[in-house]
Amino acid sequence: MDVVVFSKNQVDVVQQELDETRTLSLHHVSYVVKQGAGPWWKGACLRPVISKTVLNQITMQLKSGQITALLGNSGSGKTSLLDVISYRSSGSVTGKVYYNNHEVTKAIIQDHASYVMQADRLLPNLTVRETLLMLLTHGSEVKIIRGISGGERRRVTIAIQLLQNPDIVLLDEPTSGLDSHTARHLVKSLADMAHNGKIVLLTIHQPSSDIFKLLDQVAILTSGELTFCGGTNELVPYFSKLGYPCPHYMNPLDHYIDLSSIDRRDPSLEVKTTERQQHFIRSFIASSINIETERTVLEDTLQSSNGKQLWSNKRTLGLSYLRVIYTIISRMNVNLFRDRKDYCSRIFFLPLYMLFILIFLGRLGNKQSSIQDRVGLMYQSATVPPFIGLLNAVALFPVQRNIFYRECRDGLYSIATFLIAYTVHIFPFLVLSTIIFSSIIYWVTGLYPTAERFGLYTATIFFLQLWGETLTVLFLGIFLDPNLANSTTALIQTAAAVIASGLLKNVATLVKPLEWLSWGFIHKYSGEILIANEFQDLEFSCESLAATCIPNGTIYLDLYYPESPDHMKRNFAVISSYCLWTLIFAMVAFKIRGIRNLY
Ligand SMILES: Nc1ncnc2c1ncn2[C@@H]1O[C@H](COP(=O)(O)OP(=O)(O)OP(=O)(O)O)[C@@H](O)[C@H]1O
Repeated sequence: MDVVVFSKNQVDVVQQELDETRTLSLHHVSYVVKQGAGPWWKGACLRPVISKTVLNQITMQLKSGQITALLGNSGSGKTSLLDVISYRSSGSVTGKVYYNNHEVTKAIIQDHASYVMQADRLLPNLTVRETLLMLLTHGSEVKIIRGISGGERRRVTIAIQLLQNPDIVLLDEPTSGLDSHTARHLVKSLADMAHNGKIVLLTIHQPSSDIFKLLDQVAILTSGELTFCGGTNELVPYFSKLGYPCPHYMNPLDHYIDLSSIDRRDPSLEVKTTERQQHFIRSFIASSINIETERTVLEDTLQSSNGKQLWSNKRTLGLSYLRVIYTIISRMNVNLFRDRKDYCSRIFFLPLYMLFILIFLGRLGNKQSSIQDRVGLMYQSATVPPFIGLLNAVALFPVQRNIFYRECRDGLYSIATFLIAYTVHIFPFLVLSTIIFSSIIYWVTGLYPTAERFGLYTATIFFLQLWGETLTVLFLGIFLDPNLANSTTALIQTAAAVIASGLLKNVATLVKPLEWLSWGFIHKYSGEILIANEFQDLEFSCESLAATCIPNGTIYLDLYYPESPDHMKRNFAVISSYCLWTLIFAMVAFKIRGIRNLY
C-alpha cells in the first residue's frame, strides 16, 4: 500500500480550509415580477403590466455549520427567496448574492447548491434503490408508485439532492406531508448535516417548538420583507424589547409569524396589523442585529475582489457524456418496463389498430373496387402511425420531461442530451411495433408482394410514427399542459393528412395556397411513397368493359400521382429528414420556452 506523507504546511492549509466558515450572503436583494392585468383576450400589447415587489431589500448571511429556517405566512416570499438564491426566479432581481465572498453566478450555484422543491417528481415505476442508484448509491427495493408513503417520497426527493453532496442545501417545505415525529427527525438530520459543515436553509410552514430547538437561525418574512433574521436565542429577547414578549406555553415562531402578518378579516384589523407589520420592518432595519449583518455582508462585498477560496467541494457528475446518456436511457427503460400497461401500449397500440383494418378491409384482391380499398388503406397507413406516436408521447413523455426540468436546473445535463436519450429510448419500441404492424397488415391484405416494397412500406410507417411522437414532444416543450399539446398536435396532424396526403383530395386540384402549404407537410411525401410503392406495376382485372376500367397501377399513377414513382428517393430522404428536423425544432422549442420551474 502506498503511504502518502504530507508536509506540515500542507496539513495546515487543509486544516485552515476545514476551519474556514463558508458564507452565503444576500445584500439588499429585491425581486420584482411583472404580471399582465385585465382579461387575456386584450393580448400582451393592450393589457397593462403591473409590477409586483415579491422581495424587498433582503440582507442576510447564512454560515456553514448553521441551519436556518425561513418562516412567514403564505405568500410572504419564502419560495421566491430560495428561487432567487438558486437562479430559478423568473422576474428581475437586484442586489447581490455572495458565496464565500464570490458574487454568485448560475454556474457557482449549480456546482455548490442543491434545491429540494416542494413537489416530489419521481419516476413512478422505479424502486427507491434504482431512483438513487441512477445518482450512484444504495436504496431500498420498494417501488415508488405504490410502495412508499408521501412522507417517504419526500425523503427520497431530499436524498436525491443530498447525494450530489452540495455545500449549500436549500429546501422548500421539506416537512410538508410528514407527521410531527418524522418532521422533527428530518430537521434533526438536516441540522446534523449543517453542523458537519454545510449551509442549510429551509422553509417551514408551521414549525413545532421541538423543531424550533433544532434551528440555529431564523428569518421571518412578511410581504417580502424581513421582520427578523438572527439566532434563535435572539428571537424572543428581540421582540420582547420591542414590547412583544412571547406568552408562556406559546411557540415563539408561531407567535411572531402571526404578529408579523396582516390580518385581513376586517378593515380595522387590517389597518392595525399593517401598522404593526411596518413597525416591525422598520425596527428590524434599525436593529443592532441587522446593522451587524449589514456590516459583515458589506465586508464580504469588499473582500470579494480579493478572491477568497471558493470552497473545494465542487459538485460535478464526473461522468462522460455517453455515460450520462446511458444512465438516462436505462432509467427510462426500467421505468417503462415496470408498467405492463405502458409497455404494452408502446409495442401493441399500432398493431392492435391493424385488427380493425383487417376486419374492415379483408383481402384486397385485384378487382377494380380494390383500387378504392387500397387508397383507403394507404390513407390509414399515413394517418394512424403519427396518431399512435402522439398518444404514446402524451401518455409517457410528460413525467420524463418534468424530471428533466428539475435535473437540468440542477445542471446535470442539457436539453439536447435529454431529447437524444428519449429518441434512442423509443427507437426500438417504434421499430418493433412497426414491424409487427406492417408484417401482418401487408401480407394479410395482400399488398404488392415483394420484400423490397414491404421494406419501403415498413420504413415509411416507422418514420411516420417517429415523426408523430417527435412532433408531440415538440409541443410538450411549448406547452406544459399535455392536453394542450395533445389537441394542437392532433389538429396539425389532421390538417396535414387532409391537405397534403393527396389521398382524400388530389393535391393538384387544391386551391393554390393549400397546394403550396402541402409542400410543408410530411404527408405529401409519405402519401406519394405509399401510393407509388403499392400501385406501380400492379395489375387489375376489368370485370366489365366499362370505359372507367383501370387495367394497371401504372395508369392509375399517371392519372392521379404523376411522377410519384420518380420521386421515391427524394420523398424518402424528405420524410427521414423530417424526423430529424422535428427533433431539432423540439430542442429549439425547449430552449426558447426555457426550463420550467416546477414546484
Ligand atoms: N413569477 C411570479 N409571478 C407573479 N407572482 C409571483 C411570482 N412569483 C411569486 N409571486 C408572488 O409573490 C408572492 C410570494 O410568493 P411565494 O411563493 O414566494 O410565497 P411563499 O411564502 O413561498 O408562499 P407559500 O408558503 O404559500 O408557499 C405571492 O403573492 C406570489 O403570488
